Amino acid sequence: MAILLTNGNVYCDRGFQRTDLLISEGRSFVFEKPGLRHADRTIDCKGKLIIPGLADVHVHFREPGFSYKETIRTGSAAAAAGGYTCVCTMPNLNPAPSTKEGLQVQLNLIRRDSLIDIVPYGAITAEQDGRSRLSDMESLAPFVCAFTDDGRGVQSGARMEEAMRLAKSLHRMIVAHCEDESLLGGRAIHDGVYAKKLGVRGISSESEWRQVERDVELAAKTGCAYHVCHISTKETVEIIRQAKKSGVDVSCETGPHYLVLCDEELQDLGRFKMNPPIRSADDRDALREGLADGTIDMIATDHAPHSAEEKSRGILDSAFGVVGLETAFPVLYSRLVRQDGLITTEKLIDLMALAPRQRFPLPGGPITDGARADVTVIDPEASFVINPADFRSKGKATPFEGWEVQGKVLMTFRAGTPVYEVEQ
Ligand SMILES: NC(=O)N[C@@H](CC(=O)O)C(=O)O
Ligand SMILES: [Zn+2]
Ligand SMILES: [Zn+2]
Repeated sequence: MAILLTNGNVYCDRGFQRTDLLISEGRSFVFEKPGLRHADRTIDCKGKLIIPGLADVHVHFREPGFSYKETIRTGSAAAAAGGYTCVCTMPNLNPAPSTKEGLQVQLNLIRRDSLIDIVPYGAITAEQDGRSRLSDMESLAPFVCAFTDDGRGVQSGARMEEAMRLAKSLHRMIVAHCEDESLLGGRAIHDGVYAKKLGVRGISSESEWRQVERDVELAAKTGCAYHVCHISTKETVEIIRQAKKSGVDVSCETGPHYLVLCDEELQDLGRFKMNPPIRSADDRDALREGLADGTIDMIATDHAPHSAEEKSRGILDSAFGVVGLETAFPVLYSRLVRQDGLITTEKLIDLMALAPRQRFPLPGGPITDGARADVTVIDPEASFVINPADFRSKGKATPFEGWEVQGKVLMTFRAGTPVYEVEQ
C-alpha cells in the first residue's frame, strides 16, 4: 500500500522542509514539488511534523520472565504509540541474555510479537550481579546492541575492566547502570529535601558518580566505547563533560523525569519512584545545561513497567521504575522546547531519534529519498492531558499523570507499515 503524506514539515537532512512524503514498498520518497502520483491513501499533514521514528536505547519489556508487568507485544505497542520505531531492551529477564540460549528465548518472542525494531542488550555478568564471571559475551555479540547489567551496577572494578577489554575486541560498547552499593547511604529516594521531610535517609549522589568516575578511567585505560545509563546528578554531568574533553570514548543518556522534575515536587506515591531517584533542583538544572551543551548525547526513557500492586505501596516501598514511552516526546516538547526554549525542536529530534542511532548499531535514521520508512507524524499544536488509562503499556505508573502537554503522536510507520494510528 502506498500512502502519501501531503504538505507536512518533513525533517530531512538539513532541518524541516515543507514537502510531500510518499511511503511505498517500505520506503520514503521525498518530493520537492507537489504533483500527481499514485497513492492508495492520502493524508493531509498540513502543520504536522514528519520526523524519523524515535529510538530509545533503554527500555524494559519484561519478557521472558515477567510478562505480568509487560510483554514484547504491549511494550512495542506502547513504543509505537509514543512515536518510537526502534528500542533496545534491558537484560534483567528470566532467562537472562547471559547465554545465547537465554537470549534466543527473547529473540523468538521479538520475531513473533514485536510491532517495531527491538535490539536487545546482552548481560555483562553471568548472574547479572556485577561480580560473577562474565556472560558468554562472544557468542552474544552478533545479536546484541551492546552489553549491560542494567538494574544493578557492576560492583567489581576488576570485572568491569575485564568486560571492557572483551567488549572492545568484539566491537561492542559497555553500557552501565552506575550504582556503587557500598555508597548508597539510604534507600528509595534522593538524599535531599524530600527525604528530610519524610525523616528518612535517601540515596546519595555519590553512589552514582563514584562509579561513573571509576568507569571513565577504565574506558580511558582500555579504549572501550562506554555509555552511561540514566545519569541523574550534577557531578556525573561534570565528570562526563571533562572525560569528553580529554578524548575518552564516552556517551550518556538521561531520562525525561530527571530533566523536568526535582525532589521538591515529589509525592508519597509509587509513580514518583525510580532508580536513580529524582534528584535536587541543582541536579536537574545541571542536566539541562548538559543537554544544551552536548555533554548529554541522547534521551532514553528507562521505560520500567511494574504491576499496579507493585507500585501501590507509596514512594518508600513500591518497586523502582516508571513507564515513559508514551509520554516522553510530548513532555519534553512541551517543557524544554515550547515552554522553556532550552532546546529547538530539531535538537529534540536529534536527542530522541538520530543520536541513539549514531552511537548504537540500530536500524532506521534520517528521512532521505529511498530510505526505509521509519517515520512518525506529530501534531505539534494538539494538547491533551496525560491519562495512564490510555496507555498501551501494562505499566501505568508515571510522574506525569495529569500533566497537560502538547505534541501528539498521530501515526508511526515502521518500514512503511503503520504500526500506530491515533483514534480520531
Ligand atoms: N529504573 C528503574 O527504576 N528500574 C529498572 C531498573 C533500572 O533501570 O535500573 C527496572 O528494571 O525496573
Ligand atoms: Zn538502571
Ligand atoms: Zn533500566
